[in-house]
Amino acid sequence: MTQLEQLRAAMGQAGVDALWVSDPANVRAVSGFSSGKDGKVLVTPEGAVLYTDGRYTVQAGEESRIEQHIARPPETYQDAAERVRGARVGFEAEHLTVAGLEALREHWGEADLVPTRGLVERLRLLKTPEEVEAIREAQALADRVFAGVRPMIRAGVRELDVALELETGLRRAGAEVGFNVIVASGPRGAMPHGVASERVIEEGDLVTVDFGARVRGYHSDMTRTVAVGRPSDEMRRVYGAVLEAEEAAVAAVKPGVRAADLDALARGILERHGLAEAFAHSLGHGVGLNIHEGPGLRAASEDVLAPGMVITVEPGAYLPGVGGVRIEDLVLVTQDGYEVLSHTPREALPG
Ligand SMILES: CSCC[C@H](N)C(=O)N1CCC[C@H]1C(=O)N[C@@H](C)C(=O)O
Repeated sequence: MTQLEQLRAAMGQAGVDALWVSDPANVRAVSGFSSGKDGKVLVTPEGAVLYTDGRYTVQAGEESRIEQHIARPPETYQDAAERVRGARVGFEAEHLTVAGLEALREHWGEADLVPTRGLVERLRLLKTPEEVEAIREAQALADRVFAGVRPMIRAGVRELDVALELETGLRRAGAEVGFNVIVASGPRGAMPHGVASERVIEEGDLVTVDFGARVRGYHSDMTRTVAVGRPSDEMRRVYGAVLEAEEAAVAAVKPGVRAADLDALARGILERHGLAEAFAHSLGHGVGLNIHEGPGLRAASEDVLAPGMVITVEPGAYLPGVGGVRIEDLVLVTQDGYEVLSHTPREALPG
């Protein structure tokens, strides 16, 4: 079944004849058009149309796998209205703005508008070989860039300068920067999303570096926590606990495992080390056109791992006022287990 056929099957199950796709990553997934934020897609039983404007005529012609209609609102809605007359049309309840819904109501008086959730996202859970290849390339490039930057993570260097080197390295290698680079040293390590600041790295710090590349729209994601000199005994203990949780969770990845159980496995290990409260986020997430997508590796998740999923495994422990540790690998779920796509060695703390 092609991806569009799978989407139509999902639309059928959701009770809609057509689907108005407005989320940028979903627009890209369905059409191939890389400026998803400047486009919308209408999927009908007969076809699928990408709507974008005159700035993208050439780009849409080159990239889109589906018919293109170059127009701006209100012409966009008027053209689509002809195609959805009398139909039950799904819209993406999690993504369409209130103004966007009002515009649909105004122009599609003869259609029945139905909220839907996750129809395209569910298809994106399983990556095609081409998608896996893009993610693999992005991670390989990130590994190479990290190896070049690793020696500069030392006392006297600003977090911002480490981030800048990583960003420049990614750009020079032909990738985009996947998200704001996290470089959180010393006490700043207690912030899971501590993007690089002007803080100067000090002797004895642990430094959490979390960054990713984007290649052909697909992300990589990896975190290493690096010791500068000899960290305190407390932080060395925390590092050991997080490493144990990460290695155990990666080793447990295989098809059929519930994402919630994987999260519980890592959380249980950290709990045994007295760090349950310190693990302030989920174990991981899917990675693809978005840095965060399904499956969610968290307690409330109903996702079950399946071959073709690309996930992160990233337990962490954060002690406010003291510091933090996170270790993250990017993992492909295979037919019989897993393949770790991130090849940067996990750090061994100095003795
Ligand atoms: C701003 S993108 C951050 C990428 C990073 N590797 C990441 O996903 N992190 C960093 C710490 C927590 C984790 C995260 O944000 N997890 C989300 C899915 C959550 O809600 O737990």
